[in-house]
Amino acid sequence: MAAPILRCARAGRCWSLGSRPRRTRALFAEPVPGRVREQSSAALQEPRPGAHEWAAVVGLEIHAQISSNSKLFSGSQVSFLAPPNSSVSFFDASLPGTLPAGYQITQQRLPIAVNGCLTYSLSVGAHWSPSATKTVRIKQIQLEQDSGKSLHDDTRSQTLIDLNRAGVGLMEVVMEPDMSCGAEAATAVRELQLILRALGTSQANMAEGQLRVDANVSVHHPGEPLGVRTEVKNLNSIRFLAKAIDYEIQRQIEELRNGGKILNETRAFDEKLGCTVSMRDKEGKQDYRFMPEPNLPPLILYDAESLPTAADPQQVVNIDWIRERLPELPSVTRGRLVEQYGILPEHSFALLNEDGLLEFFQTVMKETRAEPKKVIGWILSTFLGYLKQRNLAVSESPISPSSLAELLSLVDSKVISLPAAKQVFEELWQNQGKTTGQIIQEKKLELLQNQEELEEICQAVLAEHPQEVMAVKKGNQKVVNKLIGMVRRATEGRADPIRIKQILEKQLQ
Ligand SMILES: Nc1ncnc2c1ncn2[C@@H]1O[C@H](COP(=O)(O)OP(=O)(O)OP(=O)(O)O)[C@@H](O)[C@H]1O
Ligand SMILES: [Mg+2]
Ligand SMILES: [Mg+2]
Repeated sequence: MAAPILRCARAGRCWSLGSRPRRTRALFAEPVPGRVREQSSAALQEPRPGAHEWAAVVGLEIHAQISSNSKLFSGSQVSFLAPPNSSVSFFDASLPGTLPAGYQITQQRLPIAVNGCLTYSLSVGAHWSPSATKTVRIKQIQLEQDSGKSLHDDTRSQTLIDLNRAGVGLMEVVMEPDMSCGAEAATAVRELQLILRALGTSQANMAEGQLRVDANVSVHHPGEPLGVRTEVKNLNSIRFLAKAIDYEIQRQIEELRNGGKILNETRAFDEKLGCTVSMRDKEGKQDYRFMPEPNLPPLILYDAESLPTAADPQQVVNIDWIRERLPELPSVTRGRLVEQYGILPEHSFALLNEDGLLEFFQTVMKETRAEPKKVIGWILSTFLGYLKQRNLAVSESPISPSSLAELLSLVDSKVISLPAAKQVFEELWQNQGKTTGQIIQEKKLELLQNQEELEEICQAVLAEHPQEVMAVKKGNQKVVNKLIGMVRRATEGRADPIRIKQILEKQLQ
């Protein structure tokens, strides 16, 4: 499988100042254009009378920055935090002599991989179900160079160019138009992000521009050809991706209902207003004048059968060799979690969906005596709830996995009660530096262990409440709970309710 890399000449598309309309908000220069035949949809512009139903179609193009210390064809460093234009070699800037190159190198015509698919699972409400597993086809994955970035300074009417990213290696993942709403696209991108991270091929951090998504959206009446698509460029958060798509679907439906037309245009998502805005139209076929790059040798991928006998293993790409060494992918990790810990499938999704949560859970599991089901409950409701409420990442948690593990062990061995554990958790969160042991001691949270002492307290409560005792003896079992409550109050919540119940039942016989 030979994949010579092509050069894409981009007439009139270099980063000349002011080449972009002023209202453009996207900071990224445009990626290399590909070709997909648009279906003619003149008929779709006027909805049939009585046709009220609409179907939405979403196809994504995803640009993931390849994990590498250097650019694709130069030794310049790749660093997100580097000051503007500090990671640019003469080659990246196409110096000496001229303006930036005006073309990007891409495998657009002979991509590194074709005809793949990605499986992802949607949760239905709060629950996961196997029927909500969907597949999106991947048309191709091509390697290409990233381009520079222009920053518009509206106050000074200036556009500044930063070439740090020019020449950084990207993989463009082109998906077929198989999705139908923002939630599906968001889940698919999240799954891809997890896969890229597991493979180590991209850090895929959207906030740092290592994963950017272009969302192609169209609407049509079911049973009719697909509608004209618009393309919302450079979405850099999963939440905005879902919002932009759902907004765009509604906008298109309204436009068509009002007798309007959908233009084949590029749009940007305005994060503050929560809507998409037009950037430029793509109407009319552009001739990108693709041409082979004569300076680049073909990239040849082999499998065990095609590998020439004399090949130097260091010099060739052997797919079978790579396949055998693939790390555990997210779907396999989830299956393993369900099997190993007996947790629900939706819990395994929740663990992987929050960065760092799986590692946190696994550390707690290693260090605690508590059962996995108890641990997962604490992690997904209490722990995650605290983080979300305070908008914190797992890595910013003031409670370490070891302290949580210790706390849950104490509940498990009935040293403290569940409500007391919640109190300790709150204290640990607020007063960093205090240990679980200190908090339990200071607040006198340890459960009363002494059987005789507990029996005496229960006896005293029964003696003080003859009416309740009579009621129970007449068969009113509900009153037992009332008595348990009384004993708990008498012990300031330091008695295990199950143990109280056992003692009371014995004494009431
Ligand atoms: N009718 C449609 N509705 C929604 N999405 C569509 C439709 N037709 C095609 N698409 C999606 O549009 C995308 C086309 O991507 P591709 O890279 O092939 O071309 P491009 O958008 O013209 O080029 P560029 O790379 O410059 O953005 C694919 O993700 C495809 O699934
Ligand atoms: Mg594309
Ligand atoms: Mg596109």
